[in-house]
Amino acid sequence: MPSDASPATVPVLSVCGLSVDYATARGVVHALDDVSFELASGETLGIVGESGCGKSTLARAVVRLVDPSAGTIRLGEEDITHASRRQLRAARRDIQMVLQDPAASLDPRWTVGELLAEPLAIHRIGSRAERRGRVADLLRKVGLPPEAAGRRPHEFSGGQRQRIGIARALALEPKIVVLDEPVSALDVSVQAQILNLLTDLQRTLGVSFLFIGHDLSVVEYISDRVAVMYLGRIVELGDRDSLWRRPAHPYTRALLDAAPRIDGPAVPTGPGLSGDTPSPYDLPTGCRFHTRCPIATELCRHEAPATRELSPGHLVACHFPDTGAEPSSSARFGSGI
Ligand SMILES: Nc1ncnc2c1ncn2[C@@H]1O[C@H](COP(=O)(O)OP(=O)(O)OP(=O)(O)O)[C@@H](O)[C@H]1O
Repeated sequence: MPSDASPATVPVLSVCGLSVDYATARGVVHALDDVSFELASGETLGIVGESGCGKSTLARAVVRLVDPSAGTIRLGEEDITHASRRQLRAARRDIQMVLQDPAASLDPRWTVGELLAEPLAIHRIGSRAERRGRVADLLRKVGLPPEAAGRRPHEFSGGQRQRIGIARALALEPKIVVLDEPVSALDVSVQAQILNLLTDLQRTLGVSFLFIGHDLSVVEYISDRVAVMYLGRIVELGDRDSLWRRPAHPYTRALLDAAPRIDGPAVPTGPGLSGDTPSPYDLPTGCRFHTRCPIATELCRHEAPATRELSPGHLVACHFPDTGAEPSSSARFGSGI
């Protein structure tokens, strides 16, 4: 029987106390502050929050495109927080990223076949002929015909380009794919196709996803667990169903209240969020949400709440978490945040 320390129980990604600062002409932006979570093999962790809360910074930090100012990032048991370029190149086999429009950042003179074969060539995988076979296989996996290999990304629609981006991310058979708003630029019907493709790929390949999104209905659909971020911090983290049924943090509740329900009225069901997000250059003292929180007290204005576990796996950073909300089984569908 495997012990607790067996490889099967080691998360594929462990982020502990991660902080990222940006030095700008106006001052320092603390874009991420003491963020911790784990990602298990084959699961999807969704990350939600308003614009500017640090979602993309988190995505870029875990693939080490930005340097953390504190904390640790582990891929399995390997600490990559301060990995050298060479070590990072090896780590790229395990962790890959998909952007909103990956093709936009790729050389338009390259064919799709060349773009998909490139990661294999960099990592010296297979002969030329074998790589051609791998490219055809990748295209098939993402639902594109083999002829797509000879065309260039701009010849494809947005949804097809996203399929190409996903195929490129999967070329090295990574354990983790970080998806940064992968369907935000697509029409709703195309979004559904891409989300279904991702869930199918996860089922067949066992890959883990860190899924960044701002549309709650999309994140709800794809995620096993969800982390809610506010101004650089995770304020609530838990399994998707309990979070949607019984949000404990007033910010999570406000986000969910602001999103219309699939089976309910077409308008938002609750008061949602009032007030503007504070400036990242001048963060509120105490709990960062207190300036917009309907239940804030003096304590919240002065003391940052510690993160505590309300029930197994359900974490919240609030002095007064709601533990008594009535459960509701209705799904929500909506405009997002
Ligand atoms: N390169 C940078 N230099 C300076 N500040 C930055 C940089 N990138 C992001 N920021 C700031 O860091 C904070 C977090 O930004 P980030 O893009 O990670 O948030 P986000 O939640 O992904 O937002 P969005 O949904 O709008 O992309 C914001 O205040 C942003 O202005």
